Amino acid sequence: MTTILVTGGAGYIGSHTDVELLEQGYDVVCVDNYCNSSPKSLERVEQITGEKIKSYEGDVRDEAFMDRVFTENKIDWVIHFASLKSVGESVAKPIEYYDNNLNSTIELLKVMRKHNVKKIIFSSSATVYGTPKELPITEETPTGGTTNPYGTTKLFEEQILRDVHVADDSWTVVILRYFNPVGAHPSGLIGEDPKGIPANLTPYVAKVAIGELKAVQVMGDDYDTPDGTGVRDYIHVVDLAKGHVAVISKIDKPGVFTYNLGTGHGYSVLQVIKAYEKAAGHEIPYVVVPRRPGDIAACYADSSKAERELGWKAELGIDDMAASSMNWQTKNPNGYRDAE
Ligand SMILES: NC(=O)c1ccc[n+]([C@@H]2O[C@H](COP(=O)([O-])OP(=O)(O)OC[C@H]3O[C@@H](n4cnc5c(N)ncnc54)[C@H](O)[C@@H]3O)[C@@H](O)[C@H]2O)c1
Ligand SMILES: O=c1ccn([C@@H]2O[C@H](COP(=O)(O)OP(=O)(O)O[C@H]3O[C@H](CO)[C@H](O)[C@H](O)[C@H]3O)[C@@H](O)[C@H]2O)c(=O)[nH]1
Repeated sequence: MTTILVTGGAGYIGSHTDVELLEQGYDVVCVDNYCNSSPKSLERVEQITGEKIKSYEGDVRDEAFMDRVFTENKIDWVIHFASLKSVGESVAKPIEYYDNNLNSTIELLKVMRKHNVKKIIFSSSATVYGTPKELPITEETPTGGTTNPYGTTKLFEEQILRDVHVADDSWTVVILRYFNPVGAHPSGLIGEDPKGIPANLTPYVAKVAIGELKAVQVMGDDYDTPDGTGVRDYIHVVDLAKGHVAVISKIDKPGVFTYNLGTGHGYSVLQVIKAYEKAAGHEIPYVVVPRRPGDIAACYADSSKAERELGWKAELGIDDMAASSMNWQTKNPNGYRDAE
């Protein structure tokens, strides 16, 4: 039996990945301090899969706690999702972001080395490319020039991981650069549950669609894009979760492996609103407001390396993303708080 330690496994992408791992017969051990999630998500994962998750409540930066997790379980792979992830918040709280993200990764690597567990998948982000010099973005597109502390934590963490492999080439380091994860599991039992007013586009649109918020704020319609609004590579969270399973089933040798996980298609803000209107069955009001500082015009991936080497390809399109997101939002208007 292969056992996967999932840090941040109660979060949005973590919970969807737990489902895919359990459905493929892996054992899952979850570590989460629930600073941005609810243990309810793990109960829902068990409900979907009919399988059990061994879960620990604690902070990845807590050495004694993590040592206990590794002592009590024979871990084969680690998937490291645990991180703070809000771009805007990171500008206001750089110390908290550098502390949480860098120290959790460093502590995790120390405990892994101590217990001789040397296979890690790291959640990185398209944000490491800064303002991309070319589109679509390949893994060879230069990184750097990040525009906020969150992005910089991801850039630094990638470098730390590469350095660990330089020092000891028996490590398997897999860096996955996610584009824009959206949508929810088709059951409607797990999904994205942001605290307060959503900072990202799709949870905001979903809340306008159910009448909880008044109108989508389209942040800029004067970009150099077909309709003037920002273009992103939205990827269904279930496809993204499957990417992690593909890594574990395909990569069987040490090295550093970096993959973009996206669909290769860019959609504008107005196209996203249209897809949600179709899913909701009614119009969704929006207003155009000024650009958000730090935003880029367009960003989409070339994910052909993941297809070639992992046999992984995103299958679900923008309509599936919108429909599953609306399904989750309608069934859980207050997220996991409805289940508490
Ligand atoms: N959602 C996105 O748009 C996006 C895009 C690119 C990359 N990522 C990365 O993917 C990963 C997962 O993102 P998500 O959207 O699921 O976020 P999330 O906030 O839903 O999940 C992160 C989880 O980690 C936990 N956590 C944070 N710090 C911790 C710590 N020190 N110890 C223990 N648990 C801790 C949180 O409670 C949460 O459950 C993150 O590393 C994020 O930076 C996310
Ligand atoms: O209320 C909103 C929110 C966003 N947007 C626009 O919608 C697009 C997507 O914005 P998001 O905030 O949803 O996503 P970002 O592309 O800004 O960033 C997200 O994806 C990045 C990777 O591409 C990073 O991982 C980052 O952490 C994550 O928040 C952008 O054009 C933005 O200007 C709006 O018009 N209105």
